[in-house]
Amino acid sequence: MVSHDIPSDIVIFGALGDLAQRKLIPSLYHLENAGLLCKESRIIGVARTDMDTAGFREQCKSSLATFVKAEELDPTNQDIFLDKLVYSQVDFGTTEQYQGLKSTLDEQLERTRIFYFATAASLYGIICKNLTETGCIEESSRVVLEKPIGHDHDSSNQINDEVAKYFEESQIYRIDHYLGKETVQNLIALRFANPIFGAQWNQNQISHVEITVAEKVGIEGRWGYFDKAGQMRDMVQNHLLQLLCLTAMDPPGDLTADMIRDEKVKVLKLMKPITGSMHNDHVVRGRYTKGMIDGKQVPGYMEEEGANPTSNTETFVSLKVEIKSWRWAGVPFYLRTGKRLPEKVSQITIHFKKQAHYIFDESQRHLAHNKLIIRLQPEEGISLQILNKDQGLGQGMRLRAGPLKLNFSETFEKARIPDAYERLLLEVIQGNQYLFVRRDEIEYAWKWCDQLLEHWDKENTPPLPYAAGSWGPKASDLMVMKDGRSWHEDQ
Ligand SMILES: NC(=O)C1=CN([C@@H]2O[C@H](COP(=O)(O)OP(=O)(O)OC[C@H]3O[C@@H](n4cnc5c(N)ncnc54)[C@H](OP(=O)(O)O)[C@@H]3O)[C@@H](O)[C@H]2O)C=CC1
Ligand SMILES: O=C1O[C@H](COP(=O)(O)O)[C@@H](O)[C@H](O)[C@H]1O
Repeated sequence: MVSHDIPSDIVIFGALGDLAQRKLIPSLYHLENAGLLCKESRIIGVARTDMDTAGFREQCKSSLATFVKAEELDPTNQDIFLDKLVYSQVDFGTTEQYQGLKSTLDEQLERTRIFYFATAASLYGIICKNLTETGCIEESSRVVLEKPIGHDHDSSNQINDEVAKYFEESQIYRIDHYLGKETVQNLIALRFANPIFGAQWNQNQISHVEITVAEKVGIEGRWGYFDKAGQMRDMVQNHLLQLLCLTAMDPPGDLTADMIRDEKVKVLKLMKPITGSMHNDHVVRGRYTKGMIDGKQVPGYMEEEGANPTSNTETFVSLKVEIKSWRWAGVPFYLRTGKRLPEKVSQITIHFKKQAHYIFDESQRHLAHNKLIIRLQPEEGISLQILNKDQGLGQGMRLRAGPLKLNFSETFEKARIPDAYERLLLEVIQGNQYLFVRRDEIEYAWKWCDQLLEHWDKENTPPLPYAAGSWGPKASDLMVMKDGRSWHEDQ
């Protein structure tokens, strides 16, 4: 069944919060605008603020005006969408307050109930309990959990245990919004639909892999959240490890959720822990100091509003990850992510091995390897760096590296690239779990990160400084230089 035939009640817990207003409501509008929401579906906003449905519709209308491009805001579809919105005031911790929500849900019985928890993970357990006690959950219901689920393996287990008392794993959709990005999914198509790449995807042909997720923004007034998390928990434990898994996994038997997730789990299990002396050359932890972004002076992390002078939190991590498998023996995965870097860019670069039998001018030997660059954002696309003969007379056989390029927006002109949340919401409505994270993935990811986090806690040393607007501490460059490599420069 396609999504516009599936009537659902999408209940957003935390409907007045930043995530709901900035991402979820606009994404649901885009689904409506694309004809992908069923006529009968409703979006039920739940929060503790005293408000009625008319007020909620006003609030959402104003968020659409802010977060949807004017040319994408169709007045007719916007009205149809706003008519689907209903508000229910509930204090999540108070069972009796769920009665209103229950009555709203019971007005329409023949539909899938989707409970989206866009609120703190510490509330997930109590919301599930109250939904159950008031009879809101049905066998066909689904629950969507936002990240972060816990701050380490044990706390994440606790939250997952709470939710598991009320929902089966097949009903649980754990969000990692990177899995909803167009190019991330294209990685699956690229690897498994093109034999030309599939056959090369191993230690025989690949020398190393680089995953960079760089942000220009700082912590955007989120000191309270970010200082407890740091870049390792905020970005590595989830987004970067997911990208690593999709890049490194073996071909799944088919495209079903569990086949894909089984392969991702295998990668997580095979990641070598970073222990002992490996801490010296496999990991760099940094924190931005003041610097320049887009020609403007920005404060350092410790000068941000609300800063705690004793903080040891990192805003940058780079890692050299080894995977203990035949496919990846001797092929390091270099991961790098940070705030206040010079550009917003997320990309995976596959560095192929150099030509073994080399017949060209020695001075050009450094050019002699192919790179496949998979750009997730901005300007989603794929390019393969190949070597050509430089054009013209009198040059001799000079080589020149140039890209074979596929830019999604230029090649597939008409297609609008949807926001990750649009795709993920659509998949929940359709009941497809393949873009969501299974419980064991989270557990293995946390286990791998915990060993590093515990080491940092024990050491209690401040992260290395880097100026805002630079590519992180010098030690990050040195880490790859020691292996005779450098980070891919054409960011
Ligand atoms: N913001 C973002 O970009 C992202 C957020 N997340 C995660 O999503 C979740 C929500 O984040 P965010 O939207 O930023 O948070 P906000 O603080 O902006 O919003 C929280 C929402 O939860 C509601 N709420 C909180 N406590 C209660 C309660 N006891 N009873 C009823 N309602 C309650 C608030 O209601 P009211 O408004 O009525 O007070 C509000 O609508 C968090 O887990 C966050 O980590 C994940 C990725 C990105
Ligand atoms: O989950 C998070 O992701 C954003 C970056 O997401 P992107 O889609 O803009 O690349 C990050 O800023 C935030 O700190 C983190 O919680």
